[in-house]
Amino acid sequence: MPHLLAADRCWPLHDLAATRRLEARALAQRPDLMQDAGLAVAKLALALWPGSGPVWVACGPGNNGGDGRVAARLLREHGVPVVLTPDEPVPAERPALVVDALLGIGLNRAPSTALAATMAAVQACGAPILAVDLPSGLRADTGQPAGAAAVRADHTLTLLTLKPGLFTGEGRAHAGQIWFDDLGVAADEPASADLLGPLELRERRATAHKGSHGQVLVVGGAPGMQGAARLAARAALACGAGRVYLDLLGAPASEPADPQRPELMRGRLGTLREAVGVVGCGAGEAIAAALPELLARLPRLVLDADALNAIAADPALQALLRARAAGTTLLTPHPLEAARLLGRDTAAVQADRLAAAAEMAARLACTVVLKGSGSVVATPGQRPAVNPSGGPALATAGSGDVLAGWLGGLWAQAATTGAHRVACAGVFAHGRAGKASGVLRAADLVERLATQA
Ligand SMILES: NC(=O)C1=CN([C@@H]2O[C@H](COP(=O)(O)OP(=O)(O)OC[C@H]3O[C@@H](n4cnc5c(N)ncnc54)[C@H](OP(=O)(O)O)[C@@H]3O)[C@@H](O)[C@H]2O)[C@@H](O)CC1
Ligand SMILES: Nc1ncnc2c1ncn2[C@@H]1O[C@H](COP(=O)(O)OP(=O)(O)O)[C@@H](O)[C@H]1O
Repeated sequence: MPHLLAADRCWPLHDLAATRRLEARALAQRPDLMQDAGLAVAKLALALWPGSGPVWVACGPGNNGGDGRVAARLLREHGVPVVLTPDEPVPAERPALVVDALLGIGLNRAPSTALAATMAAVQACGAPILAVDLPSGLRADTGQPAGAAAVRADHTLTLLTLKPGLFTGEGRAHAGQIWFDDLGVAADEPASADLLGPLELRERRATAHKGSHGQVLVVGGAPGMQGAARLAARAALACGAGRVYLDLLGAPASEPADPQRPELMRGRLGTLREAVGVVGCGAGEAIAAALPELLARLPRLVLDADALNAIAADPALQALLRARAAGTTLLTPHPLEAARLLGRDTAAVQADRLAAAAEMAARLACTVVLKGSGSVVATPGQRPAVNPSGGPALATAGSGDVLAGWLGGLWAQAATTGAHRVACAGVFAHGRAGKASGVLRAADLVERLATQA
């Protein structure tokens, strides 16, 4: 029976190539696999059917359509009225439910005019949409539409494997609630990526003191942008770092670190050689001059915002970055910052977020969190991860500063942990705290992180 994908654990993701290998092996042993796929679709459709009104099963030319046809037959056997296209005319009245079985993993080009027209009719009919395997028109590996549009489903029942494209790029906006049925086939293929779940790196022993929990130095907050650095510092503090210091660029020594957070201290690199650096939040252009020393001296670094822009613009800084020890540097670009780092435009980054993150990680020899819906964590030599937590409540100024600070705070308390694991733990917790209706102001996000921790 299909089940709703649980968010309390990690899941393996399999790309198209791995899914095809798995499917071929499974079919060799179970040639009637499509009967089970169709049965899974029919069971979920029956559960979603309101009890009256026709179910429109929109079938395509391949096996995705085959799943739909099996489901349609089984639904009819259960007494559910079904309209099956293209064999029958598209229903004139609003159906009770639509099963989108037009295109699945066999999508290999922009939808033809005829299929695009059916996809548009499915979208326009006003009924809840259950997509089979993938919303039609969405690429399984990237989560991007292959043509002008992909179906926006309310539910997706994905079969055999979980595909990366359901969880990043446009995928989360198109898939709706994700259900999974492995059809009883063991996933004997290495995962292409991990779908993240909760991961706790912190431990507070009874004998702990503040020195046990590390130090964070936030460098940023040029005049007019001090809020960004303060949000990062507050997040590091909320995460449990033992001491958090702020180097507010260009501010007089008399300026308090944060008038609303007396726990925060002013500090500078000179005396804080063991701190985790969180560098770049609201830093402006001044950060470029400070970066060589920070890159050379601080043992662990989270680089965000203006630090990333400075690095993108300066090959000498890129060389310093590459020279750092493996596992000690974490970059948190949003898609525009990533585009600058890669020397291409944002659309090219978004077209394949997993590939873009991997390329940045390889070029700069560090861990990269490519932010946005379905953040991607990439590190040379490690399996990438995709984050399913969070949502549009985070699409507001300052939430990225909070992430950078939280990552720094986490790393301060897990000094021997590599950047990849810290990033995985941090982005999941940040997204989980950021799941809300409406908009979550960044300062409130810090408080939610503190209470969920
Ligand atoms: N095998 C099994 O037992 C199982 C299969 N399963 C199910 O099978 C699905 C995969 O089936 P699939 O490989 O047949 O691919 P599918 O998504 O139906 O599309 C291929 C067809 O679409 C066409 N086409 C492609 N792009 C197009 C475009 N842009 N515009 C127009 N046409 C386009 C393409 O045409 P062609 O390129 O050949 O001209 C071909 O006819 C998978 O997602 C899952 O639902 C699972 O349930 C497990 C059990
Ligand atoms: N729609 C969304 N779904 C999930 N996460 C989101 C969404 N929009 C934004 N986020 C997250 O919010 C944060 C925004 O970071 P960023 O763009 O750097 O903001 P800022 O620079 O204003 O702090 C990132 O962690 C990003 O992944």
